[in-house]
Amino acid sequence: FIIFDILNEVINGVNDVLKTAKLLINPDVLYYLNLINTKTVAGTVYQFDTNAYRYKPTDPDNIQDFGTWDFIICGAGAAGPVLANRLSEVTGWNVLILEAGGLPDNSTDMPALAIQNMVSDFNWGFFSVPQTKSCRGYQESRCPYARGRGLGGSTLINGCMLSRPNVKDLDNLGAVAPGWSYSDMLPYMIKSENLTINRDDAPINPDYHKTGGEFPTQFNSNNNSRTRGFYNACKDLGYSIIDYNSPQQVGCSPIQFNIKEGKRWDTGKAFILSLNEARQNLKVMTYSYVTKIDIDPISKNATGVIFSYQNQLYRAKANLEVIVSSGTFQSAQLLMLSGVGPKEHLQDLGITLISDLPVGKNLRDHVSMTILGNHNQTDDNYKLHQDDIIDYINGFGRLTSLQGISALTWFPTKYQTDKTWPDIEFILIPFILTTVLISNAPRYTALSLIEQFSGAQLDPVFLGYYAFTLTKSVGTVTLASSDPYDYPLIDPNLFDDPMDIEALYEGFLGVLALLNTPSMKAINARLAGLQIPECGLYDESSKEYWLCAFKYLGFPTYHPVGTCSMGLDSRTAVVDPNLKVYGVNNLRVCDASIFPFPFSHHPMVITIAAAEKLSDIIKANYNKT
Ligand SMILES: Cc1cc2nc3c(=O)[nH]c(=O)nc-3n(C[C@H](O)[C@H](O)[C@H](O)COP(=O)(O)OP(=O)(O)OC[C@H]3O[C@@H](n4cnc5c(N)ncnc54)[C@H](O)[C@@H]3O)c2cc1C
Repeated sequence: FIIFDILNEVINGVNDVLKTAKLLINPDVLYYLNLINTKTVAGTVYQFDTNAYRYKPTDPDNIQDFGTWDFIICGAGAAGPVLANRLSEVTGWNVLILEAGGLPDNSTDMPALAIQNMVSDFNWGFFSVPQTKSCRGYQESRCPYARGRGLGGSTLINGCMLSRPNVKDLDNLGAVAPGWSYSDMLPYMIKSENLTINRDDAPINPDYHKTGGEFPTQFNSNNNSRTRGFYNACKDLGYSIIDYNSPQQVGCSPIQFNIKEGKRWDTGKAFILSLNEARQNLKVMTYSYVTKIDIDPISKNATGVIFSYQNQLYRAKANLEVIVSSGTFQSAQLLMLSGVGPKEHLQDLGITLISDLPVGKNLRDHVSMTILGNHNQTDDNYKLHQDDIIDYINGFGRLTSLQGISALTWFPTKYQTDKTWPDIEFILIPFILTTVLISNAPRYTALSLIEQFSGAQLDPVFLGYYAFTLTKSVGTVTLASSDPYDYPLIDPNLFDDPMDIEALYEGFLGVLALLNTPSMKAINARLAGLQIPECGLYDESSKEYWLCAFKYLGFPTYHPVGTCSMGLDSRTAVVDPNLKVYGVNNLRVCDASIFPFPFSHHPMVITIAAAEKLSDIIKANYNKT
């Protein structure tokens, strides 16, 4: 019935559009209609990989020479392309970047297709090991863990939401890793920015933005009865409309996105594909899966990497350094496969130990929950219209954001003593374009959201997504085996710290307060029943019901950090504040895995900033500018 529903949904919408499109015979409109249709239908039948066997070499004993490079970067996500760009500014250096996935395309460009691309080869398709305290409403109690694959990494499928950590987040980081405080990192968070103010009411503090960089900032352009109601509801509750990318972060705002003229501007495109002049000293290899870092067991020097390209193994040698930027799960995996990790775990798997470090031991993430609401406005609904495509071609409208996400609020729970440091984020999703696919992608069980999302199409609906960010629960990433083509084992261990679920409930109360304001009441906004049979024991309005609901439908926010933490003590940290791996020479890690704890905001900007900072550190090390 899922396929039937999704086809119906697409066909209903597409039929409306086709009628007029035929008249117009606008090839661009027809192209995008076909693209949306094809990707949506493909998403309903897509089977996630359960391993990386697609990269297995035909002959594992045949390793060909891939030359010598000054720097080898493993992975092109949020961090890798920035490093590739900045290091190859030095004309005397040869830089090789290896990425397991392919190039961005017209589908990744369209922010609204992120859900479709999450059920495609652009997602590695990780799922956690079965959980008991969370994710029980997902098949086999495995949390979905989307991770982007391709030049741009997770920035190819993410929500494009630009948000910088709070002053407090980074000052705490600076306390454990000197040089990483807010004032140290602010210039790096701004360095690549190119701000366009595309709304008259855009809240912008000009002291914290700039123009002219590689990475765009634009505001969401959607406006409908729900977003207007939402801003008014914020005012009802006394919140200001703020520029949350300045130090003032409690309040509401239209969302700031890394989109340019309505299109996603992923890091692959921004920092590599958009280079004005081809850099002869930068070699970009896609579909290239790194299986091991070569580390001499005596000298402990990283000397290069082995990677698989088109089922053939290659060895690339590094003159100066190897930088691992494969993301929070796979950087940890690659280090462990190469002998860098917890001694006992590596010994159990027969991997020769190079450096005994707590790799993978500190997996951290935000926790999220989705609510469904009803209202009485009919100015926007879940169907795709011809106007949507035309708006998209013109650079604005509903297809320029994931599920139409438009507006958000950040606020502190009662557990935050510093009231300028929010720990809850609520995002308004004012309409739903892919009702069934959104529940298919993370593999909810049939008993939970699939039926309810399908049923909800009958009424005007909106979604609310909220997250508790300053979590304390600690999970792990370990190896399933010493085979580089097996996926790592991911255990987010959400809600292990009981305060995390209590704080998520406080967030829920804050969301209810918004819904109960006169402005939201004016559009008859209300929580739609969220029936979870397994929680039927409790009254739906009780706290017990919601704590049970969180255990079923709460999920990790796809903001994992911490598996290769930065710090001053190698008993608890994997890299030092210059991102050098303890106990190994010429090896650094640079991606979201280095942050030892979750920040109150999203991780993409600070990961890009980390790569900017490391590029400067490396240039200074070698006296280059
Ligand atoms: C669905 C989703 C929504 C999100 N929404 C937002 C948002 O709106 N705002 C925000 O700030 N953050 C968001 N994030 C998080 C953000 O995208 C990530 O934190 C950020 O991209 C992390 O960057 P990274 O460099 O650590 O890893 P990634 O961006 O994940 O990149 C790692 C790269 O390494 C490659 N790789 C992995 N292993 C190998 C190997 N062995 N060999 C070669 N290549 C390899 C991968 O294919 C990938 O391209 C979201 C993430 C997801 C998945």
